[in-house]
Amino acid sequence: MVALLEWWSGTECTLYTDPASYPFYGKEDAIVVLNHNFEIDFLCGWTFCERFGVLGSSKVLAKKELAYVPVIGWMWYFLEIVFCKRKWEEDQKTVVQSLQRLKDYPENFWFLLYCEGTRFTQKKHKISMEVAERKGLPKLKYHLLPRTKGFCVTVQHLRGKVCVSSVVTAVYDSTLNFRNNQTPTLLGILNGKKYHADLYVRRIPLDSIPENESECAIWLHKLYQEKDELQEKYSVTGRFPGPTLSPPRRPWALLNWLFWICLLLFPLCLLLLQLFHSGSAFTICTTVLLCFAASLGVRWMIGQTEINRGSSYGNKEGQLNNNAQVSKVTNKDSRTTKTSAACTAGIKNNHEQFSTKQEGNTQLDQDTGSCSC
Ligand SMILES: CC/C=C\C/C=C\C/C=C\C/C=C\C/C=C\C/C=C\CCC(=O)SCCNC(=O)CCNC(=O)[C@H](O)C(C)(C)COP(=O)(O)OP(=O)(O)OC[C@H]1O[C@@H](n2cnc3c(N)ncnc32)[C@H](O)[C@@H]1OP(=O)(O)O
Ligand SMILES: CCCCCCCCCCCCCCCCCC(=O)OC[C@@H](O)COP(=O)(O)O
Repeated sequence: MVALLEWWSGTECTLYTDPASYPFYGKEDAIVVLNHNFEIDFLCGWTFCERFGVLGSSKVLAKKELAYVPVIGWMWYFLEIVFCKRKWEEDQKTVVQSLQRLKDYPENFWFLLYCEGTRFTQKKHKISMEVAERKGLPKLKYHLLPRTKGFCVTVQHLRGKVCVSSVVTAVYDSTLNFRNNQTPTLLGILNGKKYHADLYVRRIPLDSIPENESECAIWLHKLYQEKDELQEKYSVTGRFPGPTLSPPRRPWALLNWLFWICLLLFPLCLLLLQLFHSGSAFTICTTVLLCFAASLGVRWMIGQTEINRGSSYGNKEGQLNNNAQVSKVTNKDSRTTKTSAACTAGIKNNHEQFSTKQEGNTQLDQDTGSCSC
């Protein structure tokens, strides 16, 4: 996939980053936070992993559905990718277990978190900004409201411990964009279309991120507000601030690709030729059918990357009603108050009435939909 992006389509990837941070890339364990707007953002992520020598140890908190994608999903399963159902009550245990396993990982790894949890669409953005408004958070223009649980638990569990081999030392706040408002697709890449990606990376030492969960959540919301400002600058100027330091593409992905082509495709073509020369109508029909099924399968896999075939996560008005918790987070004069109210289905418009200064004081009546504090 990386060879397709770099060598087949010739897509260029420019990195904007602080020169002082550059020597750390690929030499330490890190959590990567990335915006989720593009169909091939994961592919650009892999390209940077390849260039910094951590492709094999690039991890991600991925939606469970991807584990079932033939070949790629199975490969991810064996690469210890962390899967989630995007329902915190069900995910908490498995995510924590997977993070604990990552601590023993013998090589430098990058753990990618798309904190928005799903790809940006206008509808998801609108709903997510309704949530932001209800929580008293500033609206974002280019991002969905980040989901904080995954980030906070990752920061907590991958934080430095003396007895383990892997210690995450930094968060890489990364923002990806494509030049000239390009909307790249995997089909475009397969058709050899060239894109130009710009990636801005800011290295934030993990020590500077609060350990406490609610403070960490506030920190993440603030980060996304800053990311939004950065996107605004990019949309005006067409570039990110600061110097560019692009690592060059390396030949390994291409060599790997050529090796597998020679090993697999050449004998496969010979086999197909033999089958067609066999003269048996049954054999030929079966072969054609198999090829057709395989191409449908590949098309289905490509479909997994397409935003308009994306999930309905964050898309449902009803999800707002069903959310057990609505929190109002305000940060004034360095004093922080977290106001939380438990709400049931059907009382979505009344959230504001059920705020209480003390978390956990809210009683919830599932049958009547009423709250008492
Ligand atoms: C030098 C170079 C540097 C960098 C190079 C860049 C990158 C390279 C790095 C690595 C590459 C590696 C791999 C790439 C390869 C492949 C990747 C491909 C695909 C995988 C991607 C995915 O699958 S993304 C989807 C799955 N992942 C995630 O969702 C992660 C983020 N989510 C979380 O962390 C979540 O917290 C969770 C999933 C763990 C749990 O979610 P849940 O929703 O159950 O809980 P939350 O509490 O977090 O959310 C509920 C709260 O959210 C509020 N909210 C906000 N918006 C909405 C909304 N629209 N509707 C309803 N509710 C919403 C809600 O109010 C809740 O608020 P509370 O206050 O009550 O908490
Ligand atoms: C030479 C011939 C080459 C043939 C190449 C065939 C390529 C087939 C490639 C299939 C790649 C499948 C990888 C899927 C990765 C998708 C990652 C992704 O972006 O997931 C989306 C989630 O984050 C959020 O999902 P939504 O909630 O937005 O929904």
